[in-house]
Amino acid sequence: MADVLTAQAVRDELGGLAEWSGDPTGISRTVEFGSFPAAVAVVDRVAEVAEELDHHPDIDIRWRTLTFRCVTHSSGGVTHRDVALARRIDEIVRSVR
Ligand SMILES: C[C@H](O)[C@H](O)[C@H]1CNC2=NC(N)=NC(=O)C2=N1
Repeated sequence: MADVLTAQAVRDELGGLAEWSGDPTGISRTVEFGSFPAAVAVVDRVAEVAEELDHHPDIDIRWRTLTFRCVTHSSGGVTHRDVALARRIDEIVRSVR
């Protein structure tokens, strides 16, 4: 099981994840797309990455706005796996904007 990052370590990692906020209980990013289908297409691409990493974000879909929350459920907090997933989500968001 991956180690939960300390509050300071999460703050340090968030320094490199400008769009994300959070603490050792979870990190999240909200992003609005041009339409509901565009948002769902992003969810589909994130699903592929999540399967590849075997690590899955919590995703809230509200019309064309998505909120991604990354936390390692089995560890009970944020781990390096969540930081890696957040970076991959950012890559996907960048690629569609
Ligand atoms: C068996 C498999 O590795 C686990 O169920 C994985 C799948 N994806 C996961 N994703 C997240 N975010 N937390 C987990 O604990 C987790 N567990």
